[in-house]
Amino acid sequence: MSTIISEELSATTLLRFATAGSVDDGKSTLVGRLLHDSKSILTDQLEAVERASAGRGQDAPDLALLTDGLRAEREQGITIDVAYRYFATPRRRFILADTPGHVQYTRNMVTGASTAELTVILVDARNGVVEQTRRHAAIAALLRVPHVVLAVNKMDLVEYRESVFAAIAEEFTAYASELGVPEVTAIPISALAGDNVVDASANMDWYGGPTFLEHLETVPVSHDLAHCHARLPVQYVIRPQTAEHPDYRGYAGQIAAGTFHVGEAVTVLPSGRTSTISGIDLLGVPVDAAWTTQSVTVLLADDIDISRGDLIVPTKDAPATTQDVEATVCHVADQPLTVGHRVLIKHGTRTVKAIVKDIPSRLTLDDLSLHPHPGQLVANDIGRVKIRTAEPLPVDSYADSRRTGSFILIDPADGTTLTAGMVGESFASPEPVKDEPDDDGWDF
Ligand SMILES: Nc1nc2c(ncn2[C@@H]2O[C@H](COP(=O)(O)OP(=O)(O)OP(=O)(O)O)[C@@H](O)[C@H]2O)c(=O)[nH]1
Repeated sequence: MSTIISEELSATTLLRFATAGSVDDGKSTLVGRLLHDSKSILTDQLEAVERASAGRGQDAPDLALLTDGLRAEREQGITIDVAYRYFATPRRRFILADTPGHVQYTRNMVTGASTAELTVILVDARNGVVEQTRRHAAIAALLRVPHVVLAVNKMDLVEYRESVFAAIAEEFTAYASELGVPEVTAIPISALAGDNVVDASANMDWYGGPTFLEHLETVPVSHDLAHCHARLPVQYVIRPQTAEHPDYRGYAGQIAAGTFHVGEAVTVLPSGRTSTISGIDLLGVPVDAAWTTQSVTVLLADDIDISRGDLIVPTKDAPATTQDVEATVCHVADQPLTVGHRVLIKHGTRTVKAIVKDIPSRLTLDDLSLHPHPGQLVANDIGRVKIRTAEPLPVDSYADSRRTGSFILIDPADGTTLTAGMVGESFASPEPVKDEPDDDGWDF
């Protein structure tokens, strides 16, 4: 099988998507309906739901119960509250990041959508586009989620009228395109009745588009593969030193972006040393090429010094390294982020000390206005930050590569995640200025 064909196949087998909606728009019902009608739930789960529904005197199974486990977790007050569900149809495998809809959960949507190829934004057909919908659209735009689905739910409560759907779809699409959302697919559904979720609705013959599941199964997800430069963050250096392979030295990790080929000239960052890929092992089998999300061991022609946390990149597409990172962040921790805050920045497999140098602005999602120099960011705030790192980092801009253009800030005291960041602009400094560090190692 040629590399191109197998890349396409691998790209179509898995879709990561996230859901967002206001309280009671019907997210749980939609997910339950999707799992039920696509026969993706286990029989014993369904029987449990049927028993529970019958126990409450309901005739039909209450599909929202299928996702009730998530609510229990939510009530325990877990900080970042995103539940991942895995399911599959014959055409595709899915990972769904299910995030709750309340205002205070912006951070959860950011967490869930940051790795998603597609975000489903639900609205109640009776209410149309509301403040929460606009926030969710803004977050999808910020995170550069390639595909947005507007699911106009509860169409049964507006007599399945086309005019209601068309007005909501038009208003949302106009707003989303102002934000720079590249693609919106609006689908009229009734999660409760099952219209257009898996099966086409007889109640809305005016709608000629795909059902919700058809869209999920067919939307192209090759975005990352096609557009990103190759990046391999090194997780382990493998040196078995057996009699059989005395010189074996491999660099193992999960490819974060793009494709690597045997014979390709590569650079190791931050050292800048160069070599050529002499072999790639995938699950112990030598291959000619490997791509995003595959866990591989790469062999190099030269014996150069590489350790965990280094980044292997094609020499022709090497990112600049910098100690000054400017980024858009979503603050997730309950303790605020302030100017002067000492943090750890985790980028790929590398973690280094850093200091928050400035917080130039905070973004208000409701009207997308910027507030200059807010002084601090509190939980769920989105803002711009300037960070100085103790060592040069090879960062991509998030616009070029969602994976290698993102990072998290960690509290050095207790290891909690403070902030999720997307590199907006990085200012390359080829000769990083490094003052002599103070004894405590926080002066850089
Ligand atoms: N008539 C009608 N009711 C619906 C539909 N979808 C959901 N509902 C009802 O709307 C209510 C809320 O649905 P949920 O699925 O629990 O909503 P949710 O968005 O998951 O709510 P949270 O988990 O609180 O965020 C329930 O009473 C559902 O039965 C629909 O398509 N039509």
